[in-house]
Amino acid sequence: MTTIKVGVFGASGRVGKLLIEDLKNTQGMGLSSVYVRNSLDFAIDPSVLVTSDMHSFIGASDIIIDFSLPEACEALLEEAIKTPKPLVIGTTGLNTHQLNLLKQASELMPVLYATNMSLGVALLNKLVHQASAALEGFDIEIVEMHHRHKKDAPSGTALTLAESAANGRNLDLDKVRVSGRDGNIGERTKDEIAVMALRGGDIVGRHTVGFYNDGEFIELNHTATSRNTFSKGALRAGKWLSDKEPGLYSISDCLEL
Ligand SMILES: NC(=O)C1=CN([C@@H]2O[C@H](COP(=O)(O)OP(=O)(O)OC[C@H]3O[C@@H](n4cnc5c(N)ncnc54)[C@H](O)[C@@H]3O)[C@@H](O)[C@H]2O)C=CC1
Ligand SMILES: O=C(O)C1=N[C@H](C(=O)O)C[C@H](O)C1
Repeated sequence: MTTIKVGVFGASGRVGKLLIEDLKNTQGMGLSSVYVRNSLDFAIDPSVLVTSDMHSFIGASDIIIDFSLPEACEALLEEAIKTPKPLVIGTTGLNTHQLNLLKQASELMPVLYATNMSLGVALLNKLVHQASAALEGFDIEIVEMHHRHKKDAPSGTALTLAESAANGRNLDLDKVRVSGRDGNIGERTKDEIAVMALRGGDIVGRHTVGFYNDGEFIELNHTATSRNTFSKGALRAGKWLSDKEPGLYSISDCLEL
């Protein structure tokens, strides 16, 4: 069996470090290169290319997995457009330009973009879509909770869940999303979908989508209790993506949900 050579982008980060550890025990995949801006603060097998040259980093791998920051992901996408390779992108908080770049890249190489690599959240998105359509008239409110180090808000997952909820009602999320309430703002409007962010401690990730009506409410919740859920999910996605044609894929495609 051939081993898929994996390049890790964001290697010294919380998820990047786990990817490197998990790769040691993943059949059919091996770490081939890591991109660093300065130097790595941990030991790594000497066979792995550790480089600050993006071109060499991409060239040394069969697939690239990215968990970094939006501006770093942008630089990766720009380079990958010159040297196409299958890309698994987990970075959240991408702006419109960066999302367009991602779409452009997916015309040249297979790209799997997922704001959450867990099986549970992939299913949750399906359930939210279904509930949103079925529970006509229920108010939709989303709350996400993450660790104190998280930089983007609301989380990418919460925004994807909000998209699923809006799509279930044929609403344009940009027109109905509310991201905070303060002061004398008046009563809640019928279609608004609120997405609220809480930050504290070491919470790995918790998302609750509530559907509230007079006399009853339903709350759908997913809680990640280990960050390995994301690293292992990204490796599963990478293995699946490695032989695909160029295109933009979702985690649901990979999980056949
Ligand atoms: N899709 C998913 O399932 C998940 C996505 N995430 C997202 O992944 C991203 C990373 O999360 P964490 O590992 O917690 O963050 P982190 O802050 O621990 O790691 C970020 C990494 O990016 C690197 N980096 C920063 N700026 C860079 C630049 N200009 N060039 C190259 N590398 C650069 C840092 O050196 C570090 O290795 C975030 O956007 C987060 O929201 C996190 C967990 C799960
Ligand atoms: O930054 C994190 O930690 C996480 N980010 C992702 C997001 O923004 O949705 C996924 C997960 O919730 C953890």
